[in-house]
Amino acid sequence: MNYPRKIEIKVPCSSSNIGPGFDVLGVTLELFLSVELEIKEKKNNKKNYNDEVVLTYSGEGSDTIPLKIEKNLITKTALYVLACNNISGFTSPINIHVKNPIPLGRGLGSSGAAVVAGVLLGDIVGNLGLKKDRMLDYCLMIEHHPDNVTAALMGGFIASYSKELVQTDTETKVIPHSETLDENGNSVIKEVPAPDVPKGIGNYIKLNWSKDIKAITIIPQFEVATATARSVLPDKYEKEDVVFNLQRLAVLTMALSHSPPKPELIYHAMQDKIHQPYRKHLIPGLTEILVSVNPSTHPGLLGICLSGAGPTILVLATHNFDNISKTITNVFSEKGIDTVVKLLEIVNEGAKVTEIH
Ligand SMILES: Nc1ncnc2c1ncn2[C@@H]1O[C@H](COP(=O)(O)OP(=O)(O)OP(=O)(O)O)[C@@H](O)[C@H]1O
Ligand SMILES: N[C@@H](CCO)C(=O)O
Repeated sequence: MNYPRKIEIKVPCSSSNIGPGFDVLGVTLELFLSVELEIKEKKNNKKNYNDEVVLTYSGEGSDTIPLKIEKNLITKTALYVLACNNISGFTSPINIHVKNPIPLGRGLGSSGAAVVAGVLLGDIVGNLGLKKDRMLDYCLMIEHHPDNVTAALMGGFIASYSKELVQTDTETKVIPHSETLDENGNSVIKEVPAPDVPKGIGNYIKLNWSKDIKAITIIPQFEVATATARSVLPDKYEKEDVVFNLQRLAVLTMALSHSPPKPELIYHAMQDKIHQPYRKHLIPGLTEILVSVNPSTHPGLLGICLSGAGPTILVLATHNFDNISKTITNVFSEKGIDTVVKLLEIVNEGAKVTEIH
């Protein structure tokens, strides 16, 4: 083996839910978290090399993301994966540079991408040879809803469910949990006890996505922590609302594969009664935005919804991108909210590791 070993981990961002598919659907978009590794040769036989890990970071969140390896979501996840495999920490000196273009807390799967990158990092450092299906189990111990992590790991348009965990599954080893609120309502990464990682937690199926359908993301310049956006959801739902979503979800999964896509079918199939109505007060303008564009007012538009837990708006469209975006950015702007618009292609490949020679 030649040292230093240079490796890049690349993980796509993702938009989840796609309207009615709350915690079920995810799609990967062409914005990639990159983690560059420079693994150096071991000089002596230390128990671990955690004191010789140099973590640097650039891009979104560079002023807030912690650089201590026990606190940073990527390295902390890697340490968890290593611990689960009875490895006490980093196995050699390493420089880790994170380049992150995925905005944090916006509904574009930044935490899912970070968790996936952390699991891949743990796998590389521990030389564990984990298969992607097994990696998904580790991801789901940390991020309990499968939609973002499954998309980020496997790529493309994907539906997933996770096996229900029993209490003993979460009882002995220390795991980082990506969605916890502190007493001030801030999102924190909190350690909760957990045991060996059960097998087969993550289950998924890749779905077809019509090549005609593009994603416009309208990204407001404020954050909504997923933990906050989940805390406003009810514990129980009315039967009519559940049926409403199930009907649309089943139709949507097939409707998005058709070429040419049928705007009226998709538009109505992207309506939701399970999460968006409860999140409206967290996102000023959401109610107006969801009714401000439709296939009749804006030809080319197929459907509109909250991306993940928000506040980003996801529009699926075939053309007329500027006109659709302008209507939505105007509503935000009337509320004093700046936005960034990105027209993103769907990517079919998930997280990838490349050895750089
Ligand atoms: N590249 C990263 N490195 C370290 N921590 C990260 C990184 N990306 C995200 N995080 C952590 O995840 C938090 C954001 O996660 P959160 O689940 O609230 O939103 P999101 O994942 O961007 O949106 P959504 O889950 O709705 O798609 C950040 O505040 C930070 O703590
Ligand atoms: N399905 C999740 C996605 C956010 O990570 C939610 O809407 O809360």
